[in-house]
Amino acid sequence: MDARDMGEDLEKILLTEEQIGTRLEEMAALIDADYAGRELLLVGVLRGAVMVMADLSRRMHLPIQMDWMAVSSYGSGTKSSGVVRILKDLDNDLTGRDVLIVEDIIDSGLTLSWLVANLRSRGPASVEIATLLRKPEAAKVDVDVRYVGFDIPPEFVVGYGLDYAERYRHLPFVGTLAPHVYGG
Ligand SMILES: O=P(O)(O)OC[C@H]1O[C@H](OP(=O)(O)OP(=O)(O)O)[C@H](O)[C@@H]1O
Ligand SMILES: Nc1nc2[nH]cnc2c(=O)[nH]1
Ligand SMILES: [Mg+2]
Repeated sequence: MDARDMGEDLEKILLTEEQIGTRLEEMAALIDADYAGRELLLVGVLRGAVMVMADLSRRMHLPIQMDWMAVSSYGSGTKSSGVVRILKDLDNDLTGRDVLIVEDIIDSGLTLSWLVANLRSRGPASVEIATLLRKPEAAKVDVDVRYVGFDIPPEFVVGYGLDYAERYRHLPFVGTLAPHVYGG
């Protein structure tokens, strides 16, 4: 799959597959160092974080376990509704665990601020966040993000797990859509 397969839907590529891979390698090394000697529970936020989880975890050397949570605040549009719903809860008990939430993007920060509070209430030893992308809005919300891949401009992006109406998740890069796609 490359940019040409998107026809005229793609406006530009923001991050190439290679740039993403290089940054995930750096993030994995940081996480390995920070949690040395401990066992980490990675919590992926379905569905956007699937690619990041797969590619970040494969670059880590710590003993890890994986669990998944499905929450949704966006529906099929490009604006957060602000209402977070649990569609699938974790299978693991978090008591005493070191938890690292793995996300594709922090935009308004609403999803993560809600999720961190929810997971912290379950008695874990620690809860931190690793996200591939962060938009400027996120800085306004009180969420402490320990690992950030890239700070990006406030544009709606797709690819590498991120969808628009469920399309484009499988693109190996992150790009922006042409305005005609979403009626802009
Ligand atoms: O910081 P926020 O403004 O809350 O937005 C970030 C969240 O929005 C997207 O998920 P979405 O709810 O669209 O579901 P998906 O992961 O299944 O695509 C994205 O994957 C993040 O989880
Ligand atoms: N696809 C996509 N989903 C998001 N959810 C929050 N921000 C974004 C974004 O820029 N793109
Ligand atoms: Mg998501």
